[in-house]
Amino acid sequence: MQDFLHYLTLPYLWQGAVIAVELLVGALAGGILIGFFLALASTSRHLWLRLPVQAYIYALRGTPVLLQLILLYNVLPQFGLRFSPFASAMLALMINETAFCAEIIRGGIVATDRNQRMAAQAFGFSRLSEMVHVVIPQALRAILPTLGNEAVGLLKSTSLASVVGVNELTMRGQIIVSQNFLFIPVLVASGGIYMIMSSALAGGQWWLESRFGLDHRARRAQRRRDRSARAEAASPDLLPPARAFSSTAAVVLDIDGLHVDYGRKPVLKGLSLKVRRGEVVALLGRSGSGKSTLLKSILALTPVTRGTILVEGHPMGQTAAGRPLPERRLPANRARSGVGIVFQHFALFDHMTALQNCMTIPRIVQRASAAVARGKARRALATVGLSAFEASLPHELSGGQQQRVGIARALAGEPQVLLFDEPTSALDPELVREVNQTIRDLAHTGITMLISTHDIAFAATVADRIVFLQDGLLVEEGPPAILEHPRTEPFSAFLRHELGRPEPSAPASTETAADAHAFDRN
Ligand SMILES: Nc1ncnc2c1ncn2[C@@H]1O[C@H](COP(=O)(O)OP(=O)(O)OP(=O)(O)O)[C@@H](O)[C@H]1O
Repeated sequence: MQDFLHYLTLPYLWQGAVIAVELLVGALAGGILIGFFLALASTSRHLWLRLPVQAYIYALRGTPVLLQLILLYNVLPQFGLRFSPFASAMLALMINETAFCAEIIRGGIVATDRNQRMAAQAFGFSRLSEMVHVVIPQALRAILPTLGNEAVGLLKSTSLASVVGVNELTMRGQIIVSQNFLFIPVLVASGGIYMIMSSALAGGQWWLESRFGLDHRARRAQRRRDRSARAEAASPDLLPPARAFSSTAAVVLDIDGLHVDYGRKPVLKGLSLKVRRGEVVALLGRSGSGKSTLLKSILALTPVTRGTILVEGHPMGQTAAGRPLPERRLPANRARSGVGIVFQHFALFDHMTALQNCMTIPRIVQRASAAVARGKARRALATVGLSAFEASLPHELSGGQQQRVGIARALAGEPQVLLFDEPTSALDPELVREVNQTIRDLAHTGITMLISTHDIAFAATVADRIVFLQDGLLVEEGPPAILEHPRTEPFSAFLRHELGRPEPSAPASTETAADAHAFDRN
């Protein structure tokens, strides 16, 4: 025991441990940094970039690090590159790490929520902003446990550096043993030092995991909530004061001859639609009729095959000459459009509080100061009646509240046109009412809205105009009265289907009129 304690505290061994730590830190830092870019390249859409990177990762993961180390140490001098044993070992370990870190980081990026990424793109986040504010914070949560494991594995691999003569911990242990033959106390003491170092790594991993975990964020949010209880309540003065729609108002959204194909499948087939300032249009149609595709096209989230979309004369996803915009110019195009969107599955950024979610568009896209963005976000939250929840994380809110935060987030960007993609279809029936009421309240303020919905009773009470899509075409449109008197058989059949009514024995219009009177106008 005394021998063991003697060697456990021996400065000679601890100096070797410091060398191991230096190798670890250098190799891991380089591995993470280069691995990050390799991970981005390995998920690229460009084959010429993806393939060589994947081949590099495949080769490094498939060969022992010891072999790579010996190869590098002996091959580089033949090209005139002479490194010290320490630098060679660090380089070899780092090159090996780049492959493993790239795969770990790629796994984290792939695991990020697609809806949140789509929301960021829809709002006009640049690729960099999307990475920094949405992808990396989420990916970190997935990456950290595996990266912690990788760091411990790498610490042990530093002992391989002894084969090229680096005088690190394992080698120093062997040197002592070769002199005094006290195998057990020396090697157990070396093992103890490795364990102390890996325990420190595990502690660091635990700290980082809790730092970036949602529980920690929730606790921080709780503290902020306590402070914000004293903050002055914002007044909901973000919206136009009164209902402003008139049938002669200027056209804000002008869609002309829109064709959208997914591969070879045509989804929108020459759809035209004009929406006037202050108008509320409800989009109805069976599942698969193209409602969501239409809304995504308006935000240039889906490539348009033919046709044009103008928002206040601003072409979406196209140059002024009508050519598709290159992808790198789409974020600015979306940011300029003044179109806001509310998604079916909320797509709130789950690591941000309600207030932070609402600040994203003013702060990140419109580049307002933090104070201005906070003011807009607070007023938007007040508009949807959620001021008291500004410090709550999405997972601490009910589905209905989450969707109202989604609405507030869109409002904080002060949109010209607000799109709703089936805003209540992911909600339990008892939560639908509160969200519908919020949208109805907004409809009365004069904001221009295009709402895709399956809720006919809601459409009847919220919309100035009903638009019915079928199979990618606009089949029928008109005031809400057409819900009672559909003119076309497809619309009539759709209404019967949605209202769960039997096939008519009398003419279609008579039957549907009776149904319409029976709407539960919730
Ligand atoms: N990314 C995609 N790739 C291929 N096909 C797609 C894609 N997105 C949608 N589609 C197809 O396009 C058609 C229209 O889909 P869309 O989501 O626009 O319909 P929808 O009317 O919004 O339906 P729902 O009411 O169920 O949301 C469907 O046939 C769907 O399968």
